[in-house]
Amino acid sequence: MAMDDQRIPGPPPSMFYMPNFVSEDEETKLLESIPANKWITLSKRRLQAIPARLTATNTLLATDSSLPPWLEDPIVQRIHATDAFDASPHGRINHCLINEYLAGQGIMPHEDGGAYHPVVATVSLGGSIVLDVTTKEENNTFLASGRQASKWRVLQEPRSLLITCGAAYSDTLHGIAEVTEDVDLGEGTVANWSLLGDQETVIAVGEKNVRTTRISLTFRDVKKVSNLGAKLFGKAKT
Ligand SMILES: O=C(O)CCC(=O)C(=O)O
Ligand SMILES: [Fe+2]
Repeated sequence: MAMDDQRIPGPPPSMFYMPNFVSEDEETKLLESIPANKWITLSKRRLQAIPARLTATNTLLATDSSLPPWLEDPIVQRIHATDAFDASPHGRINHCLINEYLAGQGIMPHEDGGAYHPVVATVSLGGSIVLDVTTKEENNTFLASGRQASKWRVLQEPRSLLITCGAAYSDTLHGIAEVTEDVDLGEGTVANWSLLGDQETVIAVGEKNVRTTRISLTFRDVKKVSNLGAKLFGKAKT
């Protein structure tokens, strides 16, 4: 699957946006499959990691190199078909972080850092949300409204895929404002406007997005993996 046509104009040229990456049926099944009892609640959102959170040394302890079937098929397989992970250390995704944001919740500007191969694939489910992307120098600039000056705004629609790699991964910060509405959304303000699946709805409601619960699945290749099975039971002698 070629992603060249999905390149977002504006940010460092290594962010790609694809609307309708999963179908509505797939979205429903995915939302139903997220384990209900594994959430870790933070003050501004809740999250869970599959198969596990990284250790203090950024190591993934895993018994299996693949993710659970409900994530492998269709999502992981479909992301692999974009070639985005071809050059990663394991040549595949081995980790999924799930974040849930209620209306008004967000995440502080940050970078994902060195624990991962520098490619992240994000699938959005539920409501739409604006991801603010800034260069590292720009990060501490605030507008008179108190909102973070954002160099690029990426509108993530439900069922969309966003791939961030290259300079966009290494030279920018990303965050989500803690607002109940994303306002002033249009051709001049949304970096991926031309790639959206449904511009009409945004225009129809007054160039804004009223936040509802949004769940993101972020897929990565964790560089350091320790095979828990081999450690516990002894490496098979071959
Ligand atoms: O929810 C998102 O789209 C962003 C999540 C994020 O930045 C992260 O988990 O590192
Ligand atoms: Fe992040």
